[in-house]
Amino acid sequence: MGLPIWFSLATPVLASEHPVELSASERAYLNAHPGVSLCVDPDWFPFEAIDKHGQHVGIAADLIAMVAANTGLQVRLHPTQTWEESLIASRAGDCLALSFLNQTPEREQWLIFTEPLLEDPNVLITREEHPFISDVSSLTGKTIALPYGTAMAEFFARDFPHIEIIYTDSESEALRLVSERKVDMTLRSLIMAAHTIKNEGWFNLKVSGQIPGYNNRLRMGVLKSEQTLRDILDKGIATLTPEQRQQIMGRHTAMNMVSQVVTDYTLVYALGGTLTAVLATSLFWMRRLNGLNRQLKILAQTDQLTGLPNRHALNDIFHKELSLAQRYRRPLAVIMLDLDHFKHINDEQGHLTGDKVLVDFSRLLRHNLREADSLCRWGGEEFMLLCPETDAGQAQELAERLLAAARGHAFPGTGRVTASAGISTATPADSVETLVQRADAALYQAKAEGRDRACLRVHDAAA
Ligand SMILES: Nc1nc2c(ncn2[C@@H]2O[C@H](COP(=O)(O)OP(=O)(O)OP(=O)(O)O)[C@@H](O)[C@H]2O)c(=O)[nH]1
Repeated sequence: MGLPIWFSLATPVLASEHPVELSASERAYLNAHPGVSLCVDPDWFPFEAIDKHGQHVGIAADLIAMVAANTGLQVRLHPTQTWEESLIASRAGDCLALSFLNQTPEREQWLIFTEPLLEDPNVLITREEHPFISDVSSLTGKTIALPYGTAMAEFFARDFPHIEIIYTDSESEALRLVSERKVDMTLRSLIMAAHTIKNEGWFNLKVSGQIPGYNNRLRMGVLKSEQTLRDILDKGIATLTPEQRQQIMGRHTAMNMVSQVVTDYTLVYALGGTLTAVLATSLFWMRRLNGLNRQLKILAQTDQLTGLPNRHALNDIFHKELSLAQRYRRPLAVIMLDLDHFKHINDEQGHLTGDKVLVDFSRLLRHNLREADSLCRWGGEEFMLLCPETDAGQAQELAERLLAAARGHAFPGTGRVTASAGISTATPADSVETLVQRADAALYQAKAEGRDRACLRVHDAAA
């Protein structure tokens, strides 16, 4: 465990729009506690995490910072390595509050809870070929992976003793076990599932069902002795509007779309009763789940910031286009684009301006493409363009046009921004990897030659 770190509450979204009225005893509490120690889950992004600078980040961090701004509370992060360690620190009284957790009988032994900061449903995740699950009690003999020490693991062990639980150290480990056929399923929030599937590329997974009542109601937990602190937090939480919650979730995930789907989805349970209703429910349920899986796939393959397909999404198209080009001996070009000195923009104008430049640049690229071209955000400030039926000369022309569009565009907040491009064209011997490697090498050359230019590598000198 490291030293406690104070974290900043001064981000734009935290403007204190709803300062709360505190009682005299609550004000006295704040004066007596100039830094309320907070334990968090260091590895649960996008809900929350501790980043490499030791800052509490994610949805919970923003929500709590907003509550703090509205109440005048000062929060001091008590850093830990794992969630388990945070629970132990909380039990030992080393931190007065826990950030973002479900209320469970076990936790009620030493904690009292605030109203929820956020509500979020859990869904059963299986591999693609698994049938939809309408009744969990029919799953005797199946295995489920659940992260150790979580409320859902506690509830599941109590409610479904006939299903074997394989405990894992982390959320992503649970999904990995499902993807690798080591267990049958796991139970996760849809948002977390989308986030991890996207990051890890586990596209053989799907949402197979939902257990009624298994929603995360994510609250703050406060030591039983700190009733006044809980009351202050509740006053702050009451000021959070649905729009502010959406805004915060939207910053870390594509939650807007999901929360809407999930709200509808719970209607499934309002049906039922007679056999006919049950049958109708199953059909409705399967359609709903299919819809959810489509949403999950879209979420997992879309870059949140720019709305472009991400690297995983392009990968499938890439393999298909390359094999078509090779089979029919048609030209295929790849253009890798990278903003120049983007780090300076972030450092000098701030991350938000950097984000706006990325969004603007992605729009410029989109507007200058042909329909058959596929564009994706490759990562960071890099974009990848796949151009079927395009030879080296045409690709060079297109890249020059894109760079000129960036050069001539007034980016809000920063003015002139340039980009560099690396181009490669497919040969019969290429794999996706070698084609990308050459585009990458060409991009490196464009940077080395002074940036704001496009360089071409038709094939390796060694090939
Ligand atoms: N604002 C913002 N910045 C990002 C994002 N993804 C990556 N970055 C930043 O992009 C910067 C890339 O910096 P470098 O790799 O040094 O590249 P550069 O400054 O563009 O320099 P050259 O490529 O050599 O011209 C880093 O500071 C990253 O933090 C994002 O989504 N938003």
